[in-house]
Amino acid sequence: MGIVKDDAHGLDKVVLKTPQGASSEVFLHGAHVTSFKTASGKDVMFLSKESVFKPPKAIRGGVPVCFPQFGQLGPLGQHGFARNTAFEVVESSDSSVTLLLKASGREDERYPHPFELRVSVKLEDEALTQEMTATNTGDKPMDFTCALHTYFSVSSIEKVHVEGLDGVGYTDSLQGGKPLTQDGPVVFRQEVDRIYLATPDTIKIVDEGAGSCVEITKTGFPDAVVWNPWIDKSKAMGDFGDDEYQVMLCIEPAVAGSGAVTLAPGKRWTGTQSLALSNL
Ligand SMILES: O=P(O)(O)OC[C@H]1O[C@@H](O)[C@H](O)[C@@H](O)[C@@H]1O
Repeated sequence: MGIVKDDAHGLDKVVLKTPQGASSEVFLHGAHVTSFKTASGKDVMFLSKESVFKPPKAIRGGVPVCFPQFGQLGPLGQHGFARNTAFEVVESSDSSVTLLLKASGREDERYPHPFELRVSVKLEDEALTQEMTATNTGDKPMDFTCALHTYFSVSSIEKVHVEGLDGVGYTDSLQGGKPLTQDGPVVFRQEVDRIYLATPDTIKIVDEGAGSCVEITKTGFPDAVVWNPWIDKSKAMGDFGDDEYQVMLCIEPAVAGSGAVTLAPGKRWTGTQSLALSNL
């Protein structure tokens, strides 16, 4: 199944490649994508230099899979337990992999639901697609919220803006969930932690400093979280460099502020995100 041990951390991962030279790494711990390098040589994802690769702690950067809870929107620990759990590889090729978490319902007494969570990753020369499918394998309805908590690498946070959210309502997590409406592009001059509700399915990160643009296309996820920890929160996070807020940005397709998904027994839910890089 193409599983190798990571030299630096000793954890299992799968390395994806395309014939033209794009590459991506996916750790079995959390079904966690930690890098996406395009064939044209650009590193799209941010991975903290301070990340701790010690399960069950989540990796800091790349794409943590938040499931079955986003943030604090429920009784579980922050962002649910999928990102802290080992997945198994069920299918792989040179440029794609599918990982599976079979939960018995005994992982956490606060979430007594058996489920299967499948995460697949497909690499192309200038694009990466992730699909997340949750199936309720129990006999009771199951509620969940979730996100593909994607950390993007940026040249310099003040040279970046986010397009596609103008006029969209959001709740500001830094003001106790106060409802507000976005006016113009999103820019970063201070800490930002917002849940944009029922957003368009295409959002763009325009990086004037790098002369590039990442287009995020999502399906199934109604919401999008936008986060940059800025100075104080960066210092407070033990697995994040004090200055790293300057070179990262999270845009997270999510089921969050618009309400949980309720899955009847035997039913399935799917969400996807595709990241495509282009020059400005
Ligand atoms: O430190 P964690 O658990 O990985 O969370 C990081 C951030 O994740 C974001 O999704 C949240 O909106 C933030 O509030 C949070 O700080």
